[in-house]
Amino acid sequence: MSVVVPECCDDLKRERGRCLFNKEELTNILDGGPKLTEKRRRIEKMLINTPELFDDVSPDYLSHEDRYSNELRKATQLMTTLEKNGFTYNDAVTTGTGLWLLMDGNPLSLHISMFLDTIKGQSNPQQLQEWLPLAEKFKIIGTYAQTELGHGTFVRGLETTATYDSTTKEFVLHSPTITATKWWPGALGKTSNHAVVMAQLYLGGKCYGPHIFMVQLRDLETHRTLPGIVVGEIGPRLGMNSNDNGFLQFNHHRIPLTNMFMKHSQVTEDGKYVKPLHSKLSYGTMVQTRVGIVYHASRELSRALIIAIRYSAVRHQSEMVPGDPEPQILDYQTQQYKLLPHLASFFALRFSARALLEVFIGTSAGLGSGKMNMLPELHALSSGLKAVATNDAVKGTDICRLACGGHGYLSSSNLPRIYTAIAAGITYEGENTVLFLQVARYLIKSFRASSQGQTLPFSVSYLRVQPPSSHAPLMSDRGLVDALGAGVRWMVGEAERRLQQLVDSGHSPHAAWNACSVHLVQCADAHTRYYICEQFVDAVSKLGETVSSGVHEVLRQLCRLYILHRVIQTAGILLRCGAVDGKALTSIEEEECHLLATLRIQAVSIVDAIDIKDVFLKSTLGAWDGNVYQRIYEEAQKSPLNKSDVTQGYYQYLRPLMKANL
Ligand SMILES: CCCCCCC/C=C/C(=O)SCCNC(=O)CCNC(=O)[C@H](O)C(C)(C)COP(=O)(O)OP(=O)(O)OC[C@H]1O[C@@H](n2cnc3c(N)ncnc32)[C@H](O)[C@@H]1OP(=O)(O)O
Ligand SMILES: Cc1cc2nc3c(=O)[nH]c(=O)nc-3n(C[C@H](O)[C@H](O)[C@H](O)COP(=O)(O)OP(=O)(O)OC[C@H]3O[C@@H](n4cnc5c(N)ncnc54)[C@H](O)[C@@H]3O)c2cc1C
Repeated sequence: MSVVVPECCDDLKRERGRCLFNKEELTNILDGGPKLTEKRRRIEKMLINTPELFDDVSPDYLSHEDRYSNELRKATQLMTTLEKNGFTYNDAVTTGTGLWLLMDGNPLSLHISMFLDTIKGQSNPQQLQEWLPLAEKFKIIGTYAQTELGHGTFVRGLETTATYDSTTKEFVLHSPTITATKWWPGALGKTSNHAVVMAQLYLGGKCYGPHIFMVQLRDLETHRTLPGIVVGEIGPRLGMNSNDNGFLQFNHHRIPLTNMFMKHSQVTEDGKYVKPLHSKLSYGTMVQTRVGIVYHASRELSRALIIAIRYSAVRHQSEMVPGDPEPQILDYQTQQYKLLPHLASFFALRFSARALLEVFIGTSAGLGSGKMNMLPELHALSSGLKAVATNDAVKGTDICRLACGGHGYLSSSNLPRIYTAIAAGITYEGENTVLFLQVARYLIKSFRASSQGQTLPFSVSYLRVQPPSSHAPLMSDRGLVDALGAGVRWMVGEAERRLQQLVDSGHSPHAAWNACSVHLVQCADAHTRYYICEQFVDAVSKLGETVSSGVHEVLRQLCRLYILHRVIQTAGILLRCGAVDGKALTSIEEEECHLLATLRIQAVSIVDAIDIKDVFLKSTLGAWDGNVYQRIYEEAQKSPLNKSDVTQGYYQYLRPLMKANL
């Protein structure tokens, strides 16, 4: 059968011809500088030249077991390729490239992230010396085993016990109930031979709360499970099915005293407990992973945006003016409204991720010299940003799918896989509502501290009871961000008032908290978005001095769109607190529509500048050349159902049905 393939590339050629800025310069900004762009491209080139890293057959057509083995094959190949070429796996993670090749749940990802990070962040010098080289060289392979069947969020509620036996100088690990079964850890089922395990520490009959232990699970030669341990895979999930998320039970399993991570708290040979400087230092790996997730979410969103925006420039549908040629769907204002605010979000998240990383690095350096005072702020910022980034990436990716109509639902568009991968991020590493409530706790504490005349840390300083009045004109970027800040201050003040009122009327503080928790989550979300707006405005204004005017203009427009969109989303609050009036909102709405039309002109060039190659996009809809229909058609030919004209199912089921006398 011959297929007529419409030539689509002209659309993208025309779009690219309208570019008024230096794409390479924007790429460099997104990467964090020309050197990092160059490094990323070197890694990409090396990966592209390694054919074993690519799939001959879509994983969709593989069995559950083959999917896992295939991904493990690619994961191990990736690690050896990086090593041989003088790169680290961290290079592949920080540039995104590694994650995109192993797109459906890499069975080594927990090893190279949370397992290694725990060793680095929670070990004393002897432990570091013993475990780090083994883990870095993959002589031991591990995961992070915290969540149990009965408890994920409430870490203090974990049931796995680690009881010290001073006679043998060992801990006895035990899962006393079915709900104590470790459940979910990535790569736990079949890949890992070790795990860092969060368990309740018991000394002399007293519980000291959750602590982390290094536990060997499998024999290093035979890979068989060790006595006293039951381990397996938990079965199919919504997505990421090539990872072997697992379960784990202990039956009075013994490990040496030296296998408790002892950087922050210690147990002496005679069973004495030495307290850490801060009670939550053992949660450090989670904080670090949340910082990484903000980057990860922004990267996944960017892949979805490249696909949807290129496709929207190639796809023609309907008539805008009766009788005229069918327009590119990107010309519809509603399509621009679906996609461009999310494009602005991607930039906002990228700049905020960078700012958060700096806070993380600063706080970690402080911890090294015993300074704990920045920890609460880091916890609040990383929790809030992880929650907003994953919520927005999931929403944005789904909008991208919807914006591609029926073809967005095709697995070959890659949008479903991007969606399911990032959707997990709402739940893992702290469920988002729970993280927002942690942020809210920090906001209320800060607000109360300010009422008592205390100075507030930088990210919440705008909440002080007597803020300086804004001098920026309302309609400037700064003026609108100040208005958003005034909105958050009003919301937090209102939450505090309601909490106090409930307590004054006889409710316990905890009951009052629960009764206000919907509003408190909204405060946390609004606060985090205010922080993101601030970071975006600051980043663009700082770049203004160093970049060309074309690039600066594009960034300025994206930043403006992000702020206008946020003001419109928050209109109710801003009207209630008097930060804006109806007239201002009307002009903001009009400006947003105008800006959509302006940004539309260069939208394809902007996503081109994100610079993700086709082999990493893995999408029939988003490829550089825009040859969408040919690609969709060719992918469909690979379906096993198309191997024969008449399938077995016909003889087995359909024919008997047709022959039956019903
Ligand atoms: C590239 C990406 C790859 C990613 C792969 C990811 C794979 C997924 C892995 C996982 O999912 S691992 C499991 C992750 N699990 C969680 O994240 C659990 C979430 N729960 C928690 O973090 C905690 O239980 C909690 C919700 C924070 C509560 O903890 P806890 O019950 O111990 O707290 P409280 O006793 O109530 O005290 C609250 C008090 O403590 C402060 N705090 C809490 N956490 C931290 C922290 N990490 N750092 C600093 N401070 C912390 C909190 O602010 C409160 O302070 P005060 O208000 O009392 O001053
Ligand atoms: C794909 C994937 C990979 C994972 N990988 C790992 C891993 O490698 N290692 C690991 O240890 N774990 C892992 N997890 C587990 C993950 O960390 C937990 O699922 C997560 O922390 C949420 O806990 P939970 O499932 O117990 O949900 P729950 O805490 O039971 O949450 C259920 C609902 O209750 C609400 N809720 C809970 N507590 C509160 C509260 N205090 N206030 C208000 N609402 C509340 C939540 O908002 C949510 O709506 C993974 C999970 C997934 C989905």
